[in-house]
Amino acid sequence: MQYDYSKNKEEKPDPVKADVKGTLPAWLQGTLLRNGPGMFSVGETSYNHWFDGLALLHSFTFKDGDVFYRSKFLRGDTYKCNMEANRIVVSEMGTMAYPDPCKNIFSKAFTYLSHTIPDFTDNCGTNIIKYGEDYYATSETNYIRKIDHDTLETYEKVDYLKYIAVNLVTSHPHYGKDGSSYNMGTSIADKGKTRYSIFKIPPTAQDKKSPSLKDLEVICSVPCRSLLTPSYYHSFGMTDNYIIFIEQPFKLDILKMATAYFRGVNWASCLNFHSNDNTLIHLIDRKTHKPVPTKFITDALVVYHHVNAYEEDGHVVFDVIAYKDNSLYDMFYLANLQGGLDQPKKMGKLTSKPEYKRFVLPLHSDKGVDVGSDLVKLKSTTAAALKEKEGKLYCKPEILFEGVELPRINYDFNGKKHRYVYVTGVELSPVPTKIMKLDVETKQMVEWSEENCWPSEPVFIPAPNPLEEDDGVVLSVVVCPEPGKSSFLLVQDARSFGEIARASVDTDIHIDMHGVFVPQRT
Ligand SMILES: CC1=C(/C=C/C(C)=C/C=C/C(C)=C/C=O)C(C)(C)CCC1
Ligand SMILES: [Fe+2]
Repeated sequence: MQYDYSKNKEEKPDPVKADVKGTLPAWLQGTLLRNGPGMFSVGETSYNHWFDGLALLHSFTFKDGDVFYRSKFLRGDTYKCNMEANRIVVSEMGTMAYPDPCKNIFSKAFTYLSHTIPDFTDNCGTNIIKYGEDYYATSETNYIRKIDHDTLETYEKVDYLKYIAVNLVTSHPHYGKDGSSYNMGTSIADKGKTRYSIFKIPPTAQDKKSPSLKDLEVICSVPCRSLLTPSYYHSFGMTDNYIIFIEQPFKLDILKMATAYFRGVNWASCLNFHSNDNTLIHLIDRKTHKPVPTKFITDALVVYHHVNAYEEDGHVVFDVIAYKDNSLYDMFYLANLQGGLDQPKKMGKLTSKPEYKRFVLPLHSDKGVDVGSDLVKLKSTTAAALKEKEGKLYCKPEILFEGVELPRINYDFNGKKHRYVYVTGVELSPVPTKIMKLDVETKQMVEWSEENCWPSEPVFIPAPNPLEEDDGVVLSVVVCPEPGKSSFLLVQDARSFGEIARASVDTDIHIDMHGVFVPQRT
């Protein structure tokens, strides 16, 4: 059976009641809010890349034993301009659009600002993030869109640049226990000062009127290793005392970007993987706001998703999903996604499988330690950090699993030593066919799959007053392209990974990217 990645999806703004089989826990009340691309052609024009598609929000609301589904396109300026012109007029990562007649809103588009950075898209289709009490649809540009998590309505466009000099910002922030959010972005506008900035947005003040971004505080700025080629990154790690930032040799070429529009190429062509370079791992002290002076390096890699990070006996341990090259992006060109499971030869292939890697950064001094010795003192891992010279350690990760992506943990364990990770299983094709629960202690895993079913990122929701890390449920959207079979929301007991309920909806559901669970206020 085949899922048509290029097909435009329809929105279902009115709630569709799902058919629930099994028993939902009574405490499971709230909304699973998800985001992903949903429209791939407008009029006669089409996007080239799956990530480019116009953002389609969708949600599953759990209310007193019932589940309701709905979906709605994000009504950003990009969506509106495209609809008005009946063609794609705003460029996305994989598609450069010409010209841009919607001058009233995108007046600055492609006229070079004094710094040669074009105005970016507000088609925020990657994730949903929370700043203060507000939810935003996000991509990786300087624009985010506030949304209503109940109705999926689109509210105002927020420009990070009003608050901090960042042109690119991740869609994977971290959250503190007090409701603070932490995120990071790159400033590429001022070529002499290309830098990465980590910032904090404190919880919403009592007077709820001011937007939470108004209180944004810069925690630390890290200069780029090479001013004209900052690293691309998609997420970062955070422990109680440190931020972990991987400056990988998958780089954005600013000069190429400045001329891309005239050269007729997309932004993605300005991203290059330099396999002969190394990777620099930055550890930023959250108290002093300064990078730790030790230089931690490792081989060239491409990381999109951090899994978790924590401190243990004078070390910082962090887990990531890593690739040996950047073939992941290429695989998601719509031309490479034709085919489907029954025609795998037609599909693009990953030339590097995702690997779950554990890195360990020793915090103790390397003074008096011989060159070549391993400074990692943890018994539980084979990850090493070999002294190269004074203040410089070469990190060798331990590979715990392979063929896994879209990692989620019990977020209460973020920054703490975790044992369980929920992931989708991927081989060398872009189609996730299973979800898994990984046990990083025993290195065992449990799988869930069903014929012709494509599950999305599994989201863990803790039970009230949990006794164990895996006390809760795992929610995954499962798309079934087979005619006559409904797509459904799968509810698993996180402990046993067994199905406890499924909420089937009699309507088309799209494959999505990321999302959050919004608990119902009690
Ligand atoms: C528009 C735009 C970008 C968008 C990137 C996006 C949308 C990335 C999504 C990545 C995902 C979903 C990865 C999953 O693992 C860039 C290249 C940052 C810079 C140029 C403008
Ligand atoms: Fe992501």
